[in-house]
Amino acid sequence: MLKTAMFRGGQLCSRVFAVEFDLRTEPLYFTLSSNPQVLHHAHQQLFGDEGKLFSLHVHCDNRTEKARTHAEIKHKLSVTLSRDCDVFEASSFIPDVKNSVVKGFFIRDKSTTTLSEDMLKTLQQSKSVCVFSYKREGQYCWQELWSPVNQVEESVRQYITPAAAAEHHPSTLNIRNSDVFYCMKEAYEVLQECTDIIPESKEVLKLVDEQLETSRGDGFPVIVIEGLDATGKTTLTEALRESLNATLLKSPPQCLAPFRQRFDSEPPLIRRAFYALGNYITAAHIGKESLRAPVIVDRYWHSTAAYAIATAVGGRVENLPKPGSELYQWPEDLLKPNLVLLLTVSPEERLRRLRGRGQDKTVEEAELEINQLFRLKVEEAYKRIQNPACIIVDASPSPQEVLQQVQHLIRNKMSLVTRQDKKPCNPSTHH
Ligand SMILES: Nc1ncnc2c1ncn2[C@@H]1O[C@H](COP(=O)(O)OP(=O)(O)OP(=O)(O)O)[C@@H](O)[C@H]1O
Ligand SMILES: Nc1ccn([C@@H]2O[C@H](COP(=O)(O)O)[C@@H](O)[C@H]2O)c(=O)n1
Repeated sequence: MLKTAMFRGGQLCSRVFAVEFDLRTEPLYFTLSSNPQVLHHAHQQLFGDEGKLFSLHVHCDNRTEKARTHAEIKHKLSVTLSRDCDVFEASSFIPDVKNSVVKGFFIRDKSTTTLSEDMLKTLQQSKSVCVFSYKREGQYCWQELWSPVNQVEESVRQYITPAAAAEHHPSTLNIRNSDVFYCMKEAYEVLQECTDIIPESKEVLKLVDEQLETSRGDGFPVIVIEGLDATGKTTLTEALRESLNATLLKSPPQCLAPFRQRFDSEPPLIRRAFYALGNYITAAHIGKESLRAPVIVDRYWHSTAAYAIATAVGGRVENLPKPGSELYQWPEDLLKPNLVLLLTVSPEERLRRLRGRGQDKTVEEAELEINQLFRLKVEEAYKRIQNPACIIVDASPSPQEVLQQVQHLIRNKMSLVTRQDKKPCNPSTHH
């Protein structure tokens, strides 16, 4: 079978290619046609006169292998290619068709070296990588299957044809069960598929199996505190534990701490499945603990989904799945909290707090600092999650004032008595 079979057989023409040329603007979209098409001004910038142009796409049936191959190539491209080489995220997709995205990269090599060709030659030997090259001819540009020795399997010339943006940004098409999981089984299966390559997966699955007995009856209230890093979650959750005589839990739970670094270094599919399973373990703890006292949870599903969506979606906030999208719906089988509070502070105040804390920043935190777009997308995704939606809390005042504000909210929303009232009461008896 031809390596490019997935692009052929009538599918190639219906596919749209998207190149994330400039993250602040829309991707450049194009389709392919057998007739020459004059390029638009924007497309001329990408397919302009300078440099050698290639794209490569990763396609294989095994999703964990595909995700890891994509991540490995991304790493190789970033460490190997010269400075005169631009690498853009690129994808091919069928407009508005879920799970149709094939991820890859677009390379514009203005260097005089053969580094990119050497690397592509090696990559092309893998059956899951497909490389195209692009050639210019006056105002036209065409794509063909690339071969280092000009022995292409099928040298069909397809002209670049500018295309309009689809209704749904391509990066939203594959989110379900690749970045965000909506039932435990889906996340569980991802880790099951990785047990050979990531032995820690077995230990994580064992922990999940051991925890899953609990269901939640008419217990005490469960209050989740969410927010970007350094918005004051730890400070507030500790204070709430004290004042409400509550149990404090976190997601991911402590029992997953030894595995976190390992899964953080994996591509999104595997990393997000790990955090999804963490929520189910925390849910089991909530089920037990909420029979005894109110439960405060530091991060839960809102964090898992908001960070995953914001990372998966390229470019601007407008590219996020639209409000009301099914992608913001709470998983059908995950214990729901009674109240979710989202702490927000201005970007300046957040940076002040991050610096004041003087800790090492994780890669994602560092990214947040430099990447205003990403921060905006995480916050917006938090706000779009439904059932339960979060209540926004201005966390810029002093810790004491934020605590009072939140206690007030909890009292109003939950009829929950605080420690000053001596003992916590079960809100279910007040309903
Ligand atoms: N209301 C507040 N006013 C001023 N400083 C605050 C306030 N709340 C927390 N801080 C300070 O901001 C820093 C970050 O707070 P905290 O660790 O509670 O945030 P966080 O949301 O838990 O962060 P992370 O998610 O990264 O763990 C700490 O140095 C803390 O003392
Ligand atoms: N329920 C959760 C909690 C966290 N994450 C991911 O972890 C990162 C933030 O965690 P901190 O310990 O630094 O607060 C963030 O990148 C999330 O991707 C998650 O997915 N689900």
